[in-house]
Amino acid sequence: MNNEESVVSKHPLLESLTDAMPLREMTRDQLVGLAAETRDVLCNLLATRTAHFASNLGVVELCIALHCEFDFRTDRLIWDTGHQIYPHKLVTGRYRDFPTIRTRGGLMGYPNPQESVYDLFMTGHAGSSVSTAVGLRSGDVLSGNPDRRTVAVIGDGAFPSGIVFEAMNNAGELEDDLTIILNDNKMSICPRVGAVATYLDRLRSNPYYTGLKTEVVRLLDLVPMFGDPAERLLAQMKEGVKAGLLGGMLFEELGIRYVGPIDGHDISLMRKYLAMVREMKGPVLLHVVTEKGHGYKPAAEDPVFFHTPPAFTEERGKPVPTASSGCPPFTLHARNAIRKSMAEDDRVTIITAAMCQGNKLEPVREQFPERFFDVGICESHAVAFAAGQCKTGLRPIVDIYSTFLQRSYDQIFQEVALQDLPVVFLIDRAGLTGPDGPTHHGVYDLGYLRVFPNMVVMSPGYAAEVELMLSAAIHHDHPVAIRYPKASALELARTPDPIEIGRSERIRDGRDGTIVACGSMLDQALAAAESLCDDLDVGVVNARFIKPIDVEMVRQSVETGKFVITVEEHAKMGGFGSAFLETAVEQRLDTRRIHLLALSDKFIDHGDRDELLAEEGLGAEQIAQACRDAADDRITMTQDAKPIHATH
Ligand SMILES: Cc1ncc(C[n+]2csc(CCOP(=O)(O)OP(=O)(O)O)c2C)c(N)n1
Ligand SMILES: CC(=O)[C@@H](O)[C@H](O)COP(=O)(O)O
Ligand SMILES: [Mg+2]
Repeated sequence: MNNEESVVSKHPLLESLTDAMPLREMTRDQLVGLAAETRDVLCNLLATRTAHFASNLGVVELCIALHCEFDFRTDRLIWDTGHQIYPHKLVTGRYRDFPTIRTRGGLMGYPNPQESVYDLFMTGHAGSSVSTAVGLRSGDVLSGNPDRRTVAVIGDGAFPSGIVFEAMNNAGELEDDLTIILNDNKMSICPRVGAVATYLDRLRSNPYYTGLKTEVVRLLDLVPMFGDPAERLLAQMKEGVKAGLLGGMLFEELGIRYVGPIDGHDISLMRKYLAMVREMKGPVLLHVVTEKGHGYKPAAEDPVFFHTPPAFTEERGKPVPTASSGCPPFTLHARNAIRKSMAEDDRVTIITAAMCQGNKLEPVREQFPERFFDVGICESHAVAFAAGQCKTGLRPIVDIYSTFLQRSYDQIFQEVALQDLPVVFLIDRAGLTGPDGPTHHGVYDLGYLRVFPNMVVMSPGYAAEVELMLSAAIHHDHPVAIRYPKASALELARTPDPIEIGRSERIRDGRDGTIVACGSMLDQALAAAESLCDDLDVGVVNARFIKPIDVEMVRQSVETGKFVITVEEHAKMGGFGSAFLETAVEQRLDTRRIHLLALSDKFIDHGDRDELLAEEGLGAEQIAQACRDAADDRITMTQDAKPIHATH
């Protein structure tokens, strides 16, 4: 028996599912068995690769109960963010493909409409579920499909995002039927923060959850699931009264009925509540309490680590991460640089939008609690908040992933760039983020930042530059962005040139041509130049600045040697190569010598970062080949220019 067969035979219920319909016919014991199989699959997956774990363990029962009470082939289900989609994938007929999840060509780690009718939107960013659900409901009503139910499941971490309140504001007015399930596990990636979190804590401690629960269960037991609608309505009204008296006033005042909190690990209980809210008129919020990491003790005890743990195996009941190799990542160097800046200058503050763990900021939070601000999953607010701090003379650093910074575009424009305020943006995960895929690749930031007047945009090519760049940014009286990818930082045996705004660094001379590397691509550029040694003598420039670009470097690179190749881990449109070309045109240089290597104009799938880079022509080998081709082009061009051309 091969491995795959042995895994399959361990999960007979999951294996039997081609869609979620059979769940409706399963007994209580079978559903509990299905939950156990699902958890087993999740645990096995983590032995092979890093993946979202604790969030998925926490929603197993909720997912099963939902598929029992709705038919999401036609009803609408949106999992907010989408990182907790694994049980949903498993029960909707994707069990056999599940071992491929987050690998190139395999299942996505997020909802993907191309995989299944059960997935409606490809998502990975938090907070939009309620808005899309309100829109779906509105559309279904208008297009004559009022029988299709709509459900949004949103976590307590995502819930305080501004857009959720915009959606509830709208839903309360529209009064369309809609079920919002608030999955409250007391956690974002880190422990949740903010006043809404405190409010949810108060709701959890109300007697409806702690004391009266059994009475409510008894009441619900009396409600026939398919019985007399009048009787059901009466019970619903009682529910409404309870909710109004005992909690959820925030929602009730907005016109959204509040029900709960209820135990999110009790499938039967949830089915009853779901059956009830399904029939309620207008928007309803069902507050479900779950435990992040439920069913695997280490994950329940340390949900922060187990949000996206590295691959691990279990030894004597304890998870042991499989060893990782390579140099420390850019993120770590950035964190150390932040710490240093904060120690040296007490005007410096650090702002994160719920990514303390991903940005490795925990030691900063501990060392400087008064200057550390986790504002929750509220990126627009984070940037406007930084602008406010700036006006008072502080020097805030907004430490944020490239893809999530997109949420703050207007605040970068109006509150920061237009006011010319010295906010520093540390843009992490700027590049291909690997297995997270298209929702998380950070490949547009150069395009959306370099267009703003006043903005300086730079990118370190190697580890030692990170601290120097941050220091230069903090001492610059205008907005500055520093971008770096989710990757090991190259360690070069050289003392970096001092950082001068708008000045690049030549790392290697070469007569035949030049590779101008933007940020992280320096690694691949140097490897390419090295590999070409026998054929071509290629120089390498570390561009450092995307804006202002080093004009003299552009001129020199184009005028010496046969070709210039720019390389960047960013979309070609609007990126570094475009900036280089714009400058070359302005300088009236021979642009035929310039070749741009960058990401193509498509959404790039999930997969291993190196694998994706190579596919996009950005691996060392592909860059070397591009140099050879460019050198040949030059020869062809010269021949074409000769009279022989005229004979054709
Ligand atoms: C706009 C945006 N910002 C940040 C993130 C990163 N992120 C992904 S999941 C998550 C925590 C979400 O917490 P919650 O919604 O409560 O889900 P849980 O993991 O607790 O189930 C964060 C901060 C994101 N996906 N999207
Ligand atoms: C769902 C989500 O947005 C985060 O969990 C993200 O996947 C984290 O990415 P890193 O693993 O790169 O921190
Ligand atoms: Mg949560």
